[in-house]
Amino acid sequence: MVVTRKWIYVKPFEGLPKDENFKLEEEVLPEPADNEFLAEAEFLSVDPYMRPYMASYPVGSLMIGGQVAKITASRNDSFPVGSYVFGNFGWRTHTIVNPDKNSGDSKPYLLPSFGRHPRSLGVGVLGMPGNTAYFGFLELCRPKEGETVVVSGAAGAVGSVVGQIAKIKGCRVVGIAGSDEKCEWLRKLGFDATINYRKVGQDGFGAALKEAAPKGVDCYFDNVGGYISAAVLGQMNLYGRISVCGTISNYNDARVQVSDPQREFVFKQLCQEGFIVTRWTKRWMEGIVQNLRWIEEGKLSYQETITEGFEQMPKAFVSMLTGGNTGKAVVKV
Ligand SMILES: NC(=O)C1=CN([C@@H]2O[C@H](COP(=O)(O)OP(=O)(O)OC[C@H]3O[C@@H](n4cnc5c(N)ncnc54)[C@H](OP(=O)(O)O)[C@@H]3O)[C@@H](O)[C@H]2O)C=CC1
Ligand SMILES: CCCCC/C=C/C=O
Repeated sequence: MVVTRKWIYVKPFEGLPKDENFKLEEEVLPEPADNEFLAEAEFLSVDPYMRPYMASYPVGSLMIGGQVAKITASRNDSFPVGSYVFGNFGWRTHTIVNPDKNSGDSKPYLLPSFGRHPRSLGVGVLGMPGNTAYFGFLELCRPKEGETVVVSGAAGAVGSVVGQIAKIKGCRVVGIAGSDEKCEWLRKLGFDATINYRKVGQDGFGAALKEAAPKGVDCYFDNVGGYISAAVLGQMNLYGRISVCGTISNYNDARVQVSDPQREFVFKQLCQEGFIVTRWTKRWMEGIVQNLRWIEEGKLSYQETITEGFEQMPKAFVSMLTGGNTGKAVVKV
């Protein structure tokens, strides 16, 4: 008999998530039926999107999310016992999966070999966040050698990869992050300049950016929105490109008012586009293979902030939302 533990969303989020929003429950699972397999979670992801996305789920729903899991029983030849999968199974330790019943974007897939690198990268640089960086930056910013690229949320799972890809493409890269330690790590990764936005504050941000990007900004990869993005928009160059990936500065708060940016779009002929990474589902493995190749070539580094224990999922989630992670926030069961 297999008993799964699972985190249920029991109260709508208001502001930063709190203990009262979550409840840990247990459920006895049946044996896998024909075509099904049993997946035992090894690493679970905590990601910013879970905060806004849960607003469209009713209370009583399982918390959503991806995981790397081991197949421990199977009646599906394509998913043999002993292999590892990535799946959007939610915050649960064990899952009975029928891969054919998961639709399009959410289909589980066998984890490719990462060589000497840990399987946890399957929820990080070699999974959804890495692909967000790879496709969201290259396809929408279309960087050219010598251009200045600014990345907000730069020391996180997505931003740290975007900045390194920008360096691979020969750009000057400015990273914006929330602590001196994070900024130091970014400079070790090769970022040319960094801004600790918490230290310079909203009033000092424009001047700090001018110093870090004296030739203006050609590409902006936006993970945060709010006043940081308003200030970057004001320093864009002619024909600049802006890839809007996320707006974490307002996931827990009411939306902030920023001044009307439209003028910049007209007179600098800017191009801004938002995206959801699943747009590139058909090219998913291309992103993973290329990021792994860059890791193997020593051009792409990663860091993970690993929290031990499935019971710590809510804590790890809140910690990530408030800047407790450097690189990818992961929970190890
Ligand atoms: N469009 C898409 O398909 C996808 C979008 N995303 C988005 O990308 C962004 C980054 O995600 P991910 O890399 O997984 O997360 P991160 O690993 O970057 O973790 C979140 C980070 O956000 C920063 N942060 C929190 N509050 C603020 C704030 N008020 N202002 C600025 N920064 C803040 C914190 O770093 P710090 O210490 O620097 O403040 C924190 O560590 C998010 O907006 C997310 O929603 C992610 C995946 C897919
Ligand atoms: C299946 C996960 C998709 C995540 C998209 C994220 C959007 C914003 O954070």
